[in-house]
Amino acid sequence: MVARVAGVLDEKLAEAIANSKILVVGAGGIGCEILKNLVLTGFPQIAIIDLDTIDVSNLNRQFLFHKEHVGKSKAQVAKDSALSFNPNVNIVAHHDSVISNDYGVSYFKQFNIVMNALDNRVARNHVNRMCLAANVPLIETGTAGYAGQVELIKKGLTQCYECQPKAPQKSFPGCTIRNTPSEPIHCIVWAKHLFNQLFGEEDPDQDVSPDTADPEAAGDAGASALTSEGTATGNVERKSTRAWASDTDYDPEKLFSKLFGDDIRYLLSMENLWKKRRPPTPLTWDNLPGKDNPPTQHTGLPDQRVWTVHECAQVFADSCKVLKADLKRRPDGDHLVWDKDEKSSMDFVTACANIRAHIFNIPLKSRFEIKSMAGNIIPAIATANAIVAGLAVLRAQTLLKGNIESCTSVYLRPKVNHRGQLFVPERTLTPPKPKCYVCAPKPEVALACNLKQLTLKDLNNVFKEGLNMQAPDATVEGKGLVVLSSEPGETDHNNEKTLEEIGLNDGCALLVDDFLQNYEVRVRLQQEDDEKSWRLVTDTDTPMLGPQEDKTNGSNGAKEPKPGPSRSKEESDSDMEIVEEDDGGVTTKAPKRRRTEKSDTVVELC
Ligand SMILES: Nc1ncnc2c1ncn2[C@@H]1O[C@H](COP(=O)(O)OP(=O)(O)OP(=O)(O)O)[C@@H](O)[C@H]1O
Ligand SMILES: [Zn+2]
Repeated sequence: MVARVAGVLDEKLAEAIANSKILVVGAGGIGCEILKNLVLTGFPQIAIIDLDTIDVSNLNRQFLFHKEHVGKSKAQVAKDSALSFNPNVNIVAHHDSVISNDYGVSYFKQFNIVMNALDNRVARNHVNRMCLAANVPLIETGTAGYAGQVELIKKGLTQCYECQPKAPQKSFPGCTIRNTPSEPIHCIVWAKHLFNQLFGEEDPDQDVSPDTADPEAAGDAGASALTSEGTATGNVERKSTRAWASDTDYDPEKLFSKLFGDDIRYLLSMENLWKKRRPPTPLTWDNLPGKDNPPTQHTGLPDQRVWTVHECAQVFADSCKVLKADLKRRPDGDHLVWDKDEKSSMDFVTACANIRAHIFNIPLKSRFEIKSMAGNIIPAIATANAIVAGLAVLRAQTLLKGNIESCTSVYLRPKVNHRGQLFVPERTLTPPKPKCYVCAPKPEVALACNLKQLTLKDLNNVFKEGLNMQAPDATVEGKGLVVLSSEPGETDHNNEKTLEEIGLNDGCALLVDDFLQNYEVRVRLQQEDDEKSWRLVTDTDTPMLGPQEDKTNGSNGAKEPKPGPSRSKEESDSDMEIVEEDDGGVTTKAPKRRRTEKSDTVVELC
């Protein structure tokens, strides 16, 4: 097959391919397809990096993997399978994260082209910066359901991955999640947070107990609860949920009574909350709806049947038992990581979300539906991945032929448009945004914050969450004074001090750099007395980046105001914002287009 393709390609291209070296980042849905295409086209030198192992759920579309490979390294198995198509290719497989010191600028420089087949912004941002630093062209790919896109990123010639603000992540106020859920997704987010509080990485921003600071409850927060049964038993005290659960040895009945009985009674005592809302109904373990009635007949798949509340409680008890045992098997201080494909984790979230939904009079959902919402899944479509991977490799060939100007972005549409097009190419390359805080010649950004309140620890978060840095170092411009060091321990003693206390004031500029990413940005401090958190302002016409509060699923996506029409992950991509021209090409006016991106659900603090 390879020989035949070699005969088809013109000589110049065949020679360029023969001398090329390609890096593929990600060996998932698109990565497997790209690797297969490269190997069959005769690309002789390929490196592939993927940090993950093969899951059963990958097998339906990641066709380089089979049942016997489950649990094995994606990169390694992808290499072995691809070699079976063409043993003459030199493939180097790395079972590793691309965000590692091992893959620095000099590593990237050895490649003619880097091809991204990733599923999260953190890694995409990182590879974007590495390719800019190494001045290597990057072909960025993505699909969302039936839609997809392929885009060339080349320093100085095109926009970079971070030139355009991303679609905002769907966010909910923390008090909605903790006190007044009104949609299934609120209960699902709460259940995922509960999982982390009990078994995962504890995060104070993921508190699941009633939020007494809810501004809506102002004044009456829990006043009458002080005399309630819950407080009498000590169950609603401000004690870590994990510590309390551990004291009860994760007794499901006690956990249930606190979470779905005492805490709900406490919420009821915040009377202001229920003046215009239907109040929740606390549950008791021994008297659960559905106990005496068998589940209704259901003809679909088991996962598509909605469980009764009684069944949910049983699943809650069973999954708690398994998760507790899993946690206990780990070394002290270690924790579980929520995974939609792990049975007990998914059972736990389904059961808890539905029990809470019942309490708040919200429709219950099937395990299947909750999995889709909790995992933020837009179904991955094998054919969309295959098409995008095919387009990506065609773009790689165009690049190797030296026709970089022809490497415009291509969009795969979910449906043919009125001109009968399924693939819509841009007419020209999209130039870099002059004030991009990543690819501008001298990147600069303003940090609006209250210097009297923002601590050094917060500043570190600003750089990591807002500027997508991995290991930031900051010095005061003109003074060279080190304010923040990525070296463990070096500036930790100042962590709790405010920026004002460490001598930073309005108008001061910091030079912030990330050695790993070869990236430096000048950050101007801007005092704002009313600012409770922080905002990064990139330039006058660019939206501001603010803090994010949830970092699940590896997506970092700083929370951004809507640049234009934006949709949540749950919404369809079928109306991608592409301005089509009469000649069949497209132009996109920043920031009209949305990248196909897996995003996460974010919870905002009240
Ligand atoms: N930092 C990283 N370094 C290397 N590989 C990464 C990194 N982040 C993500 N990946 C890989 O990128 C691939 C993306 O593929 P894909 O979108 O098909 O996701 P998946 O995890 O295989 O499937 P799904 O999320 O739909 O279950 C995954 O194999 C994932 O392991
Ligand atoms: Zn840029």
